[in-house]
Amino acid sequence: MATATYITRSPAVTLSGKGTVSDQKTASPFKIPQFSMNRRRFTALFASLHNDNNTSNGSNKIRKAVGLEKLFEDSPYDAVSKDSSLHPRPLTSTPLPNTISDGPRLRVAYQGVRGAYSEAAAEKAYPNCEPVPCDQFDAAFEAVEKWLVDRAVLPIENSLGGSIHRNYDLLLRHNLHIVGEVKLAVHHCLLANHGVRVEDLKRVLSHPQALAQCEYTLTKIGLSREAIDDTALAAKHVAFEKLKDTGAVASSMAAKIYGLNILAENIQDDCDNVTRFLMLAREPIIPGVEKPFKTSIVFSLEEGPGVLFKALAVFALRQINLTKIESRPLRNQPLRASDDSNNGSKYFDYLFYVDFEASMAEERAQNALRHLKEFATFLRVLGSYAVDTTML
Ligand SMILES: O=C(O)C(=O)C[C@]1(C(=O)O)C=C[C@@H](O)C=C1
Repeated sequence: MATATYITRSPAVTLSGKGTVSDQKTASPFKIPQFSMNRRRFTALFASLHNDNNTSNGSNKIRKAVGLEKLFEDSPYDAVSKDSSLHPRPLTSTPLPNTISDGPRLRVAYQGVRGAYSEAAAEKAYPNCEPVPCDQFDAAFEAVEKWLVDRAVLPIENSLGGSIHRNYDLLLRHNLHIVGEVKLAVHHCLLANHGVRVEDLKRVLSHPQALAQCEYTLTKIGLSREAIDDTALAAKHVAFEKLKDTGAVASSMAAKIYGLNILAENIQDDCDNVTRFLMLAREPIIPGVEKPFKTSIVFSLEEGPGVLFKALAVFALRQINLTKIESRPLRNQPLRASDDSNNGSKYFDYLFYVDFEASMAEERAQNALRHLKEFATFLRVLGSYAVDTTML
């Protein structure tokens, strides 16, 4: 368990004083079934797809002329970036060690206090790690970027409540890579101080996602809801303030940690309540094909009829299954004027986040992204990582 560590967004970051650690290095060149590519080529390919907001019409024409089959030859596609020392250094796709050789345990940032579901997700993702609580999602991203921790594990979507939009936005704002996913079954409990009955409660505190996941049950009991940063913090607040008219929606672990009574178990609106978390690191992993992999990307498109259809077709044409699509406002350019200047209308401008079931080590995935790059105005690969199959 973490010590009294709590990372905040304020400049005064408080840490337990552990040193930084380095990631596992891999031998180069490496081989994976189906094709081989040395580290330089992989790095160039990944880097060129990792953050390309430079797609001009001129270079698109060159790309079309060159053809997709020249993927691994020197071509305008990867020539731009292959010798830059700024490229991310890929890690291995084999499971990462949970301790750094002879050193401290892997330090994993999560949002919340002890007993939050995110802490459980961090422990599931990296067994035997040292979970490091952060007050906000941004603080967890920053902690990884500043080498204060080794990884972050953050929620991205829930089967009942939907997407955690804040983390979609932060994925783009920060430069971390998705290196894995972990799914956690979330069983909410109604907690209160000892001696307090359900009838005594007037309101309930919890994380907005948790409140949304228990919407039906809480309405039935007739409790007013109040949002708080995380479920465990709600439990802590109820316990520390010795509240008699207020309960918390949180885990049984939070009840144990903060000495609360469990008034009701499994109060979520559906017994299949699963939250998917992303594992984030400073460097990407080298994608493999030895197990099911998934790739997450974000892109933007020109405005026009059928453009999104065309973008999604690059996957359909290659039999690549999409598992998620999410659109978010393009914040630095939220509105776009119509091409027809007489018309005077403006469109909302969007970013599209797509998860697809293929590894970046597969040629069909590389080709799909080459194809998409021809007409996307921006494209970034957020990560290619092993699918969490533990809940299938
Ligand atoms: O509040 C917590 O305990 C969290 O870990 C956050 C969070 C979320 O953001 O979705 C994680 C899992 C549950 O879906 C509810 C809340």
